[in-house]
Amino acid sequence: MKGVREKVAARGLERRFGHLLAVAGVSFEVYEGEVFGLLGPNGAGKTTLVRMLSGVLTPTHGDATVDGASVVREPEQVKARIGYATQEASVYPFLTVRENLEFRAAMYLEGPAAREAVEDALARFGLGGVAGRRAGELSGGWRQRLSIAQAVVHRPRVAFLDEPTTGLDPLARRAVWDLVYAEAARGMSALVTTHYMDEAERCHRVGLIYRGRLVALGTPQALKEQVRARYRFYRIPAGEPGTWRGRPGVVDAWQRGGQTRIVLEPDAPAPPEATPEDPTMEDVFVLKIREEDAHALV
Ligand SMILES: Nc1ncnc2c1ncn2[C@@H]1O[C@H](COP(=O)(O)OP(=O)(O)OP(=O)(O)O)[C@@H](O)[C@H]1O
Repeated sequence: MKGVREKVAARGLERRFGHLLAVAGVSFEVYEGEVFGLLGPNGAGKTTLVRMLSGVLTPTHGDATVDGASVVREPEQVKARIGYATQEASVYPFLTVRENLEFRAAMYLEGPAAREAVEDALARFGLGGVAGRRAGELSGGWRQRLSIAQAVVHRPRVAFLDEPTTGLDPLARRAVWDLVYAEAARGMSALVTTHYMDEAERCHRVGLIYRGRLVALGTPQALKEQVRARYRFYRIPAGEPGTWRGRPGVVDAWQRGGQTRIVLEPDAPAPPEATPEDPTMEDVFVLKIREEDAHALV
């Protein structure tokens, strides 16, 4: 269950690369046992933010505490306390599953404690049956399972998982989420980056990052309520989205399975053939980004 203690507290985190402001003053918390989703389009700044929170990239401004340690003043402490599964494969293909886990456990633990951690991770992640297989022979889903097992083999209280399900089929993705929730149930806090809208729905809370700024933050339900308060959503049995776009009061229109989905301004009259619908996380994503772009043009 979600606790109340902050395990991650970012305060005005900023990172510049030359003239590029990759992360622009981001503040938020992740609580004990919480699964926090960081959502955003390509290049939004998710990985840069996670790298700062992991103590591997120094912020150009601001600070964050992660399991009590400051990423600016105590980055080594942060690295020792967290689990981090990067986007790049951190699994060694020529080592077996067990050897990969042993290698990672040895970075944090010694002797019997390391051996125990490896056995425990094999069991928790259902990897016992493939312990002797070379990691390079595993399917994508199993390799990702190993990658997460490695990241949390030392039982950190905070884990950063950067796009853990990219490229996996729906069943493998579901398995990864079950494992993340099993760790969270033991009290671990997880910050998970994703592009997938259905995955955002699985998180306790979601932060939407765009052009380096946190443009929305809340439970999936609360974010959907925010857009419901500002727009209206309809489905039209047939039709061509292009004929709706640009009409007065129409915010957006797109094709969906032979039907047209339209988003209207609150005071625009609904067409007679339209059926009201609930907003989705995709609506949140598209509309929040559209609002940001509109502000940027002003
Ligand atoms: N080391 C670096 N030097 C220069 N620019 C960088 C560096 N790392 C990231 N950037 C830039 O910072 C911006 C944010 O990149 P980042 O990788 O954090 O985005 P992202 O949201 O993780 O994207 P994706 O979803 O594609 O992984 C991009 O414009 C990227 O080109």
